Amino acid sequence: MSEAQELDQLRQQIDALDQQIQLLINERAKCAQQVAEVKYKYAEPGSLVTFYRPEREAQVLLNVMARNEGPLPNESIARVFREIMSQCLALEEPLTIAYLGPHGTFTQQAAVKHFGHAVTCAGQVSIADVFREVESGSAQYGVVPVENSTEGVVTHTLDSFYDSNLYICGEVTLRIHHHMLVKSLTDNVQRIYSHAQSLGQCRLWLDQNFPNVERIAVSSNAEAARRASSEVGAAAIAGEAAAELYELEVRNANIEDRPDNTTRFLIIGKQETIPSGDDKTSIMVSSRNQPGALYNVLAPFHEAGVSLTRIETRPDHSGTWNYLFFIDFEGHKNDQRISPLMQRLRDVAVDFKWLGSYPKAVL
Ligand SMILES: O=C(O)C(=O)C[C@]1(C(=O)O)C=C[C@@H](O)C=C1
Repeated sequence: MSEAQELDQLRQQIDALDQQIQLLINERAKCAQQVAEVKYKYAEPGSLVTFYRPEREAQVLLNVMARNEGPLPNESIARVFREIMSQCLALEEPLTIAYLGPHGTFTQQAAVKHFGHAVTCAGQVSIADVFREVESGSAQYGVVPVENSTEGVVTHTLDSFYDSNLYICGEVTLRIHHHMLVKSLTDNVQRIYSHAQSLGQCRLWLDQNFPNVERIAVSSNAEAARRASSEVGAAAIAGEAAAELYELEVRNANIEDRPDNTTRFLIIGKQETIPSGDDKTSIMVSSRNQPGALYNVLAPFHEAGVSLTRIETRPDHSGTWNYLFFIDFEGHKNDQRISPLMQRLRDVAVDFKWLGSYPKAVL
């Protein structure tokens, strides 16, 4: 057989498989439409119907990975299903997702990674605006950065929870690769723009390679890229999406100081998420500035054998030097082991706020 004949045979197989896959995907989409009808039917009169179910999506993706036999790697096949679910959900309800913009930010990438491409992403100028858009109902969900493995916590996000009634209903993590971007590779770099967090994530590299060049913090990496595209002598530190959007050249790739540089983002919305089986809970607890304050907050976790995944301290807005702790831990507030723990924390804390229980990031 010739090459052309062999290819033709294999391509016929691929066409036949594609036909089956297409039929099956549409069968699945019809099922999702029926799911939507059931959700309508059983919704409380006058209440919002919640079509997006983060716990179910996490289970679907985990099932896909558990039964995967390759040759596609787990993550690749899960991404395909991520996209199929995104399209199915869009048939149930078209979603608008507010994210920390502008177009081309890592937060937008995180929004697409979590919700797939069938949603409308609405870029906002600040984290407070993301919260406002979701509170007002202009967007059903929001995506905000909360911590970076190199630079630590995003305080604006934590602080926004003080006054907000939104819940955390999911999380997504993104490996962050930064590049030094320029309009032309022959240009002399005189200024480097980036978001303060990104400048921090590339500090050592900048110290070694551009020790005497001014570093200017701007509102986002995408804004940095926009400036690099329009100012002579300007460079930006930003990701691939911003490079493509502003047609910049990559002068130096992957300049982050730590190769495992990862940012964690939160999905915020008005709904409470039911247990998925592998969840996290986030709370905000304040206690008095007195001996043993932190011990009193942490002892119940130790006694219940519950692992903390993160603890942050922030100044308390009451202004009296009380401590305010943001704590993430394993489990869902409705888990048998967790609900008595939540009650104990309510008893020992001056203030206690449950921010959400949600499935751990899958992808
Ligand atoms: O199971 C549901 O509740 C569905 O709406 C179906 C489906 C899916 O495509 O699998 C779609 C959207 C939800 O967020 C979760 C899952």
